[in-house]
Formats: sequence, structure tokens, C-alpha cells
Amino acid sequence: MTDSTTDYAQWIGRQETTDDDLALAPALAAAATFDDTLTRFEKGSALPPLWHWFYFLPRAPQALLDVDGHPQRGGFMPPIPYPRRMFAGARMRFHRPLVIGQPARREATIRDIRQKSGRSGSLAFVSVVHNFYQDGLLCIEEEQDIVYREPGPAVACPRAIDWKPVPAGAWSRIVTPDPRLLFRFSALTFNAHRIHYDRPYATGEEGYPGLVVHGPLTAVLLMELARKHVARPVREFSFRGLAALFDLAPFRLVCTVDDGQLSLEAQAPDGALAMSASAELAAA
Ligand SMILES: C/C(=C\C(=O)SCCNC(=O)CCNC(=O)[C@H](O)C(C)(C)COP(=O)(O)OP(=O)(O)OC[C@H]1O[C@@H](n2cnc3c(N)ncnc32)[C@H](O)[C@@H]1OP(=O)(O)O)C(=O)O
Repeated sequence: MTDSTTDYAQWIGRQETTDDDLALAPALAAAATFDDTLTRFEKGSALPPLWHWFYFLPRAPQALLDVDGHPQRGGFMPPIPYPRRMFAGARMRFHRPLVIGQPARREATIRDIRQKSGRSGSLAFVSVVHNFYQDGLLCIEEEQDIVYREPGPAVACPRAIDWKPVPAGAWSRIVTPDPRLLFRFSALTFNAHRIHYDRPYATGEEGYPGLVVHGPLTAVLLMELARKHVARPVREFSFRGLAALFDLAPFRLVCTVDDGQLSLEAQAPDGALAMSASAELAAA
């Protein structure tokens, strides 16, 4: 990292605890966003996998937001000097579902900070562990990879091609990531990161060709595709974002199932693998 005066190691182990009542309203807003008109959500319902992201929202005062819209670094997150933050991936294990309408707690810990050299330039990865509890019981363990990227050349706009046919038996969906969907997801997660809604900032300051699709949004859409077809609970889920998706063209989700294992991917308009994910289902 270019700031040689800061000892980032002192951030490892830093913790933050957030309590939330798991109100019904965010689940209803999420159901609307993901066109789930069939599930009846009420107090006492289990939250679908990944919907915990719509709770435990950031609480930084407006005055403490950075220029990119995230809470200023140097508090819980280390003061990495690279300007472009991205959600790179996550791994999680679901022990029991969180239940709507009952208090819950999230304990976040900085696990690791690593400098890497990528094809796109210097990268600093911060891995953050989130443990979620309800009634004193561990419900979800999650480890997120947040990456900070040094300034670099503008990212090219992907050229749309015809996708390859979907494998036999796979489930698929074409998603049109328009600003209404991105706005609703930013609102659900109270995420003020400007790359998702402020086009002049996303293109002019961070060098993207359009608004950037949230990595967690793509992950939720993949999980929702699976949830539509599979009744068995998900035990484990992991994903890695490999190329950014933009609001400029539709992308495709594909899910195949093999003996309790789901393989999922989001394919960019140019056919590139934008997100790779896998899930393990609970025993039948
Ligand atoms: C919410 C939110 C923000 C967002 O949602 S941003 C939008 C969602 N995220 C993305 O679109 C990220 C898509 N991924 C990328 O653009 C690239 O993968 C990335 C992160 C820029 C890295 O690309 P590079 O080509 O520079 O990297 P390399 O493939 O050369 O790999 C270099 C080393 O880094 C490791 N690595 C690469 N990608 C990931 C990843 N996604 N997760 C973890 N690690 C990754 C790779 O393994 C190499 O490691 P070595 O140990 O082998 O050197 C919000 O801000 O809240």
C-alpha cells in the first residue's frame, strides 16, 4: 500500500457490534425488489438466505461519509489509500435462519489485510468476518472480501455478444440491471456508494463505463434463482466477483444442480464470467 506510515496490522482484530430488531418492513421491501409475490412474510418467518444484508445497516452520520459515499476509512475499516472500493466476494455458512421480528446481533471483526498485485494494478484486500446471533445462538457465519484498487485507466464498456446456450437442465435468467433496480438495492442496504447511482461520479471519478451493479445484488439474484427452484435449505454459499457488471446491458444468471451442490454464475454481456458462486444444500 502506498501509505508506508500507517501500520495496518493494528486494524486486524478490530470489532464492531450491531444490534437490529429484524423488522418486517425490510423483508417486504426486498420481496418487492425481487418480484417475490408468492412468499408470505410476517413476524416469525425465516429470512431467506442472504437477506440478512438488508439489516444491520451502516449508521455513520452523513458528516462522516467519504467522497465515495462509504463511511470514512480509519474507523472500523483501515485507512487504505486506494480510492476504488469493490465488494470482491464472500463465503458463508448458514446454521439456522434468522427470524423476522426478533432481536439479533451482528459481530464484525477485521480478519486480514493483504496487499496483492493484479492484472488491473495494486489491490488491497480486507477480509471482514460477520457472525450473526439470535437468542444467543450462532445463525450465520460470513467472511467478506472487500478490495480497494489504486487509480487506473478507464474500464472499457463490454461488447455484447450472443451467449452460449444454457446447459440442459440448468436454470437461467436474463437480468436487466436498470437504475431503478440498483437504486432499490442501494436503499435496501443503505449503501451510499456513488458508483451505483451517480453516473458522473462512476464514470468520471472511478473510470467505469456506467453504473456498477452491486456484487451483493448479483449474489442475491443468483440465490433467488436457486430459491425459486429448490426447497432444501442452503447450508453454505460462496461467491467471487471476477468482472464488474454495469447498467448498460443485460447479464445472464445460470444455475446447475448436481447432488445437493449448486454451481452458479453471472455472465457479462460479452460472455465473460462476472461472478462465480457455489452453494451446498442441506441433506434431503
Ligand atoms: C457493495 C460494494 C461494492 C460493489 O458491489 S462493487 C461491484 C461488485 N464487485 C465487482 O464487480 C468486482 C469484480 N472483480 C473485479 O473487478 C476483479 O476481480 C478485481 C477485484 C478488480 C481484481 O482483478 P485483477 O485482474 O486485478 O486481479 P487478478 O485476477 O490478477 O488477481 C490478483 C490477485 O487477487 C485475487 N483476487 C482477484 N479477484 C478476487 C476476488 N474477487 N476475491 C478475492 N480475491 C481475488 C486473485 O486470486 C489474485 O491473488 P493471488 O494470491 O493469486 O495473487 C461496496 O463497496 O460495499
